[in-house]
Amino acid sequence: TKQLLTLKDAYKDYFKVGVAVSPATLERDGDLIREQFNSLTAENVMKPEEVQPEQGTFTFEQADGIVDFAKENNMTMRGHTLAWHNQTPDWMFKDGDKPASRDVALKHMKEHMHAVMSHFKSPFYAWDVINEVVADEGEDILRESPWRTIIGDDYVQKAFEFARQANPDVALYYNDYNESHPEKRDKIYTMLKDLLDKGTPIDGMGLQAHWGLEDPTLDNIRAAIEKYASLGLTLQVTEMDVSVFNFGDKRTDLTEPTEEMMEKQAERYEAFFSLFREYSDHIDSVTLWAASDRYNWLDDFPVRGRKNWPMLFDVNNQPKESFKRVVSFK
Ligand SMILES: Oc1ccccc1CN[C@@H]1C=C[C@@H](O)[C@H](O)[C@H]1O
Repeated sequence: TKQLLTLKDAYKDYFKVGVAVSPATLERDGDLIREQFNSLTAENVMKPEEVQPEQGTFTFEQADGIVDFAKENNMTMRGHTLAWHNQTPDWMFKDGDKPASRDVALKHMKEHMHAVMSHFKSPFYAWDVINEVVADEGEDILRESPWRTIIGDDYVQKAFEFARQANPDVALYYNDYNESHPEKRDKIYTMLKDLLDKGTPIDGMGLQAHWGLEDPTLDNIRAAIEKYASLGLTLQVTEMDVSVFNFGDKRTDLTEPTEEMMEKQAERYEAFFSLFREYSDHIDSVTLWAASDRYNWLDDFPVRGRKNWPMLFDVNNQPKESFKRVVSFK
């Protein structure tokens, strides 16, 4: 059979192809990861609670292992994530045992960013400065979060200013999910435009791309890419997976995906990467949120313990039809 190109080779003229990893998946799936990808993201171990669980206590060891793997295999890294309302330790919102004031919360955010960004320099090309600040529902653009409540609505602008001060040489990204749904897309756009009009140092928009077999439509993805790119931002697809279950489908009866699911998924991946190639002037990297179906976060979300099969390689790290469609293009 015709030898299939690897992801990184097939896309070397278009964009970097990355994968989210943990120390465990590097241990287990390292061969597949070094063969197929040229960019890494730490799925969890660079999140605020993982790197500074207590104020002044920095636990970088697990993340350093991922950075070492990247350096040993000539790979680049995107950092995830400097600020977020999830997986963030409570002390950041406190002043001792009292609630933090605006200034104390800003100090905690700034010090965290400076500590993390001075520890992780090479081979980072981008950082998610802040994750998921836009509300999914309601009139407000910003979701409720401790950062917003304590600091106020300018906390997003402050986050990017702190990050730029900490490292002027890395691309600063805003990252969000449901980014292609028109309503949320327009809120994200409005927020980014407002920040850019105020001179906020933002370089890129991260489309998490937690997509499915039906949603979002290709038209909505195209519209989102065009809308974000129209701000002069570079785009990255940051957390891509294609769930075999629609978001509201909580079925738990399957022990393996149906053939119909796998064919539909292959069609979707083929169409998504065709669109990415079309917009490759605007897209700097495409990162998959796991290496293979052996493990991915959707095995526990939105239904805990329910197996999913969202990736390009199967539970035995073998290429799926989805992979073949992605690397076989003219
Ligand atoms: O798709 C969603 C739906 C609701 C809330 C969050 C998300 C996505 N949230 C992402 C997913 C997994 C985490 O590991 C990432 O850090 C996070 O950015």
